[in-house]
Amino acid sequence: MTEPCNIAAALPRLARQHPDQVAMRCPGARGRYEAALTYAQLDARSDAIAAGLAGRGIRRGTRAVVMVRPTPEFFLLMFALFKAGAVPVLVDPGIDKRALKQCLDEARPEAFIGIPLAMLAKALLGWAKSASVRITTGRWPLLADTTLARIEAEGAGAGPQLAATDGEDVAAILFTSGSTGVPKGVVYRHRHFVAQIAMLGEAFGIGTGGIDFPTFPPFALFDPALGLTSIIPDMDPTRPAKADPRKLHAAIERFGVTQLFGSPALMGVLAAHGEKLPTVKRVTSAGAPVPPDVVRRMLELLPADAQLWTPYGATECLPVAVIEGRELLILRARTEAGAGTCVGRPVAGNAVRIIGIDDGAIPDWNDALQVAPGQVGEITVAGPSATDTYFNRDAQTALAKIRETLPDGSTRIVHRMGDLGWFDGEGRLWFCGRKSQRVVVDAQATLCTEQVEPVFNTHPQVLRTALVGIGAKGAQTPVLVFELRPGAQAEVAEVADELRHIAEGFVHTARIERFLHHPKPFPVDIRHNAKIGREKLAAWAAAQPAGGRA
Ligand SMILES: Nc1ncnc2c1ncn2[C@@H]1O[C@H](COP(=O)(O)OP(=O)(O)OP(=O)(O)O)[C@@H](O)[C@H]1O
Repeated sequence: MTEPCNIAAALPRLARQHPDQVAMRCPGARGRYEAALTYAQLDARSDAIAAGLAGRGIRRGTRAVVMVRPTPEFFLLMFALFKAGAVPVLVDPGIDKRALKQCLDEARPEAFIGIPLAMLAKALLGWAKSASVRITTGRWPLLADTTLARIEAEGAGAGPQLAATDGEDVAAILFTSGSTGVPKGVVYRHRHFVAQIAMLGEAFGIGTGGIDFPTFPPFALFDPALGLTSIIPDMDPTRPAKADPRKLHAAIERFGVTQLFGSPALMGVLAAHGEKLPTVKRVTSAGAPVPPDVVRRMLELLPADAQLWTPYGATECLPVAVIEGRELLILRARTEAGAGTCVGRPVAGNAVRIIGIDDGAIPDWNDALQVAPGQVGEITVAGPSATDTYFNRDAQTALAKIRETLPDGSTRIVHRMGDLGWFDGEGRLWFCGRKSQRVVVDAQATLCTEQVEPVFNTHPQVLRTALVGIGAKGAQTPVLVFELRPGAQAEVAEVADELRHIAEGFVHTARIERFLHHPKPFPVDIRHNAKIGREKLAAWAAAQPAGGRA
């Protein structure tokens, strides 16, 4: 019998093959890792929950907001929803409260499943009023119709559950992190997840039996489909920059972790801590460029045969391209001379093409949209994991999707990444920054953040820099905002002068007119703590008195 196209379809198969293999271990309230779920338990219990949910009307196509921390309940529930063919809706809990309400309302969920705090917030703040079924993971059904434990009991003994989902069926709605505006709900179909797992498995050579340490919880959902054991880190997943490296190391050592995923901020934490990671064979980091010093340090901490990958992608389309840390370091000098950050070669199955920069919608693909080889433009992707729409956001969908008619008459969707980049002669893609964050000085000069900032990040006293534009696009004043390393001894005015001197060394950076010291750490995104909030910094820079040298 062929399996339905469903991310949960691998689970019953793996449960049959390796019933006693641990699927996941969670740290629990005191970080003791008492709770473990085997593949057999994850499969049987998610069956029971799926059957219980069906009894409450949550079945194929039902949208259900899930606000549960990465505990066993979260994974059981997610797999139950996938098995039921229901559509979990996930929003980053760390986002601004108004944006959160907007996302939850926009998703028009029929069910709301949350921890007691989320149930309270729902009641107080009027979240997701459309949800007629309310389930809590708490012990008592406070502000809810029932508890998850009761749902599981109601479905006990119902046997295997797996909806006959089609690849086109909606599998989940995952909101972007909203680093450049209000988060958008990305519609994932089952075929997107299935393709993503195959692409990740192949790109990184992931085989069954590895021990994974996913510091970004939704990624842990891929582990059971890849036959891995997940060790859920003892940290606040919304604050990777604040994770305690000793706790991370303790778990990595205790369970013999072989691979880990973390944002560049988490890499920074591990690199600064400086303890070897002898069991780890594969590290992946995405969300923003990983600073070269962090890549170098991480490679020193890993065994000689380990690999450090920085996949490039977005909520809408992942993975797009990949590069390994050693190649990245070889290309460092080019990054520091203004080429951008190399994100590697496209993953098999993706057609990655660069089109001319345009802020408007492009309804139909046309080969003439492409720029000449080697030129910077917007990165587009057509491929099995490129999603085709945002939920309930037609305007955003129109701005991000292009319909392409292929020679055989069939059509496909081309996703616009909203990122700028170019291809080198060896087929490697270079990331130059977000399209919306480019600085357009005049008709001749457009500056890309990722081609400017690394040039200045070479200054020994500087931790980070951000290129921002003041004024209307087309007549913007380019400003370089800089953050000093903690404990830096330098005079701010002196550093600004030195940055000005560096700027004169390159044609593109010579256009920068002002260098401003930002006295506090830069604002960063809530998901990865790594993307610089350049919109906020631009507003801050515009409010600084002109004429000051720094
Ligand atoms: N390896 C990488 N190197 C550089 N930048 C990366 C890498 N991986 C991802 N990115 C950046 O992260 C973006 C995707 O981020 P994500 O999907 O988390 O949400 P977001 O795009 O920040 O949210 P929003 O669209 O709401 O602003 C990519 O478009 C790219 O700009």
